[in-house]
Amino acid sequence: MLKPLDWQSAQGVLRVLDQRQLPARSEWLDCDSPESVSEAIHCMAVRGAPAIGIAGAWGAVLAARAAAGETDWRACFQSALQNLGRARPTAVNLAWALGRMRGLADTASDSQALAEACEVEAARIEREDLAANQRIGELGARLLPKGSRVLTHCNTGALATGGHGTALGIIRSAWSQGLLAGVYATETRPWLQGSRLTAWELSQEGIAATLLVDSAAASLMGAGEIDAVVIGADRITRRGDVANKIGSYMLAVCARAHEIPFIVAAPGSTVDSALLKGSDIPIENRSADEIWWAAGLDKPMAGITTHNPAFDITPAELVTAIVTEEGIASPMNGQGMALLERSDSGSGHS
Ligand SMILES: CSC[C@@H](O)[C@@H](O)C(=O)COP(=O)(O)O
Repeated sequence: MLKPLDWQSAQGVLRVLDQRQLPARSEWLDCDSPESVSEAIHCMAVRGAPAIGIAGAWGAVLAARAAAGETDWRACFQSALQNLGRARPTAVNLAWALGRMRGLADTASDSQALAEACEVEAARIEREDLAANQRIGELGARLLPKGSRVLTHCNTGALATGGHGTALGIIRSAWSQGLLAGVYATETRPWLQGSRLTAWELSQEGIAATLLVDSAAASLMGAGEIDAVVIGADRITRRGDVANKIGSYMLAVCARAHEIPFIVAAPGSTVDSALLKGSDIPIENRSADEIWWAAGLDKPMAGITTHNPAFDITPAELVTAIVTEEGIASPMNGQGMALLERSDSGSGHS
């Protein structure tokens, strides 16, 4: 199974499949400190909300090991976790995973016990995410009638998670059940998660798909070629506002204009119940270079400023359904979550 992360306990190394190099090259980075894990998240060698959370958890194991022998090992550990938490701001999965690791320092008797507890917890987080994704895939496939043509955005597959994927997990599950007549992947400007990563994952699995530039989505919908949009999320608020890859909001507006269901898939770790409104979600702004590279320039053109937010907010009013491992919910136009279908085999949490 394709995995973005590979923990090597004996060596004390988190191996990270460098997604900046895909699909041209499969190169692994060896991260042997919390700082190097933080950098791998920041530079997007590992990306995708659940994978960022899992990487953060392994980074915490390295932090616990590094704190061993320090008189104030608890403070060293907490400070390393704080740094890790700053690597990328939008996906709540990072803070969520670090929160689980942070709590272990309260009960650990010494730094050795902390490191051992962290390793068990990080493995659990990774395992739970895979189980959640498989459940999301099964549940979400139920929303797609036979013959559906689905459009997805960014990369939400095995590369972005503990395995299988969220939105792409639904597509995988629906494909294996013979439900899909078409899979469309957007290129996903400016970082090309769609053409570099999603197309690659689909191609590896023999799932027939069509790649399009982001701006071709509206006309494809207008031509009646799309039956559902299925995307992932970096953070979902209590009312169902969704932060996801830039361009998701545009797709949601287009989907509404064409009366196409807009389905969001994410594990429970992506739900931020502390927040009500999407406008409170911090949106990461990325380097201007990411846009100018495509124009063949290595620095911004004189006199031109750039706007390069990595994510946008789709208001709950445009979201038809949210699929988590717990079930399928409707944000009911932002009036509150209604559970449409409860997961019948539990959350997958161990
Ligand atoms: C299962 S991944 C869900 C989201 O994290 C995904 O849709 C997305 O927006 C990823 O953005 P990225 O900037 O590539 O980390």
